[in-house]
Amino acid sequence: MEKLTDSQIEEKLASLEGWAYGDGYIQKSYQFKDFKEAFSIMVRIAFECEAMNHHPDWSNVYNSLTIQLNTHDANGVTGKDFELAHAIEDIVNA
Ligand SMILES: C[C@H](O)[C@H](O)[C@H]1CNC2=NC(N)=NC(=O)C2=N1
Repeated sequence: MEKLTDSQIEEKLASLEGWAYGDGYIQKSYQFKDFKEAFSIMVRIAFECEAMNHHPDWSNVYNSLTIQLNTHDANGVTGKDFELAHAIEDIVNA
């Protein structure tokens, strides 16, 4: 998939609440009630990533989850990262 330009990225970010662009990734941090809630969301996200064959750089500390998305093959952010970001939002907000 084609690497998006900075202005294409900014345009697409308009429909993703709390997501920002930096360091070559689109990224967002989430806070949950506790570790159990964070990790159960991570499991749901992981299944979606497998289904899409697209995977996040992420880190979890207790109840917090930071997710960074880019496309290794394209060496930048692509439409696939936005597709996954929207899927993550749907899971978190379900
Ligand atoms: C071989 C396999 O298709 C690739 O490594 C996939 C898997 N998951 C991926 N995830 C992400 N974020 N970027 C990729 O380029 C990518 N490629």
